[in-house]
Amino acid sequence: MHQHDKNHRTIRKCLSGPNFSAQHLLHNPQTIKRLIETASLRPTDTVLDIGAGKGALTFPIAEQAARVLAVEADPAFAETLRAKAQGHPRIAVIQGDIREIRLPAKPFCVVANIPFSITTTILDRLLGAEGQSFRQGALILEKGAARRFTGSAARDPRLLTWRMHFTFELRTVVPRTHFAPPPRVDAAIVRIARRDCPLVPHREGKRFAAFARYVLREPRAPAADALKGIFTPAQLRPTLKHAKVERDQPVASWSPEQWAALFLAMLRHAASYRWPRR
Ligand SMILES: C[S@@+](CC[C@H](N)C(=O)[O-])C[C@H]1O[C@@H](n2cnc3c(N)ncnc32)[C@H](O)[C@@H]1O
Repeated sequence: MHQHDKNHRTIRKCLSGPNFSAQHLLHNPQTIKRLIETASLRPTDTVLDIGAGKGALTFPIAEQAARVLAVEADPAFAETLRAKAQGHPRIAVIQGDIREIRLPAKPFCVVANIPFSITTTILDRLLGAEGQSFRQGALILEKGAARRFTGSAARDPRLLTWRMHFTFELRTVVPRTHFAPPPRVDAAIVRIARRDCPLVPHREGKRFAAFARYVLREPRAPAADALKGIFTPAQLRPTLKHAKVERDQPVASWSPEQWAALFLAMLRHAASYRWPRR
């Protein structure tokens, strides 16, 4: 390999490697208790502790679950945690990057105070096409991100696609002083749970994402305008009525159930050449 290519690869690896500047360790016992309670663990559960640090969550989780997989990228923290976990048969410490390690194939839960800088990447792994085994969990997110993920307005097609399969609930705000060192902003506990019945079938995930991207081009557009490229005028009136969406209701205000009803109506009634493709 040319020297130039080698250097380039090394630089790229450094830029995309784990970021240890955000090691905000939880030290408030009430918040730790609240986070774990929010996950409603069962004694048979396997739990992923993402970014386990020195184990502030790992050990209390192990008291309530069958198995804890503590993933930590920082070799020094992982070493400390491995030493502390000796003699705890329910805890497995995995030193590695959560973006790269293989997720459990069997159903699992998550309880984690994640590195905020890779929130979307982590959620995409848990909730996206690959995340068939994630059941439910409680995560600490940056407060702004928590509001975005749990708010009623949906402007992000990816988040909307996740909402077809999962519910998101902001449970409580966590003051920044509950971490050491404190982050710049407050955080929040968010509960995420897989819906018993997904609003759209899994196999339609890509098609739904294309529909959401197309319709969300103009989040403030009235429903009738946003959908006129997909449904004929004769189809549109009964479709909106069935989905309980007003003609002038802005796209960004539709509920997950309304999105699902409109998408399923598209599959059933609209000519397939009019379905958004990408
Ligand atoms: C906010 S701290 C939480 C630590 C611990 N769970 C606690 O609550 O005290 C996030 C942790 O994630 C680790 N981390 C950062 N990037 C990571 C990655 N890509 N994969 C796994 N762990 C990562 C950091 O080293 C840090 O220990």
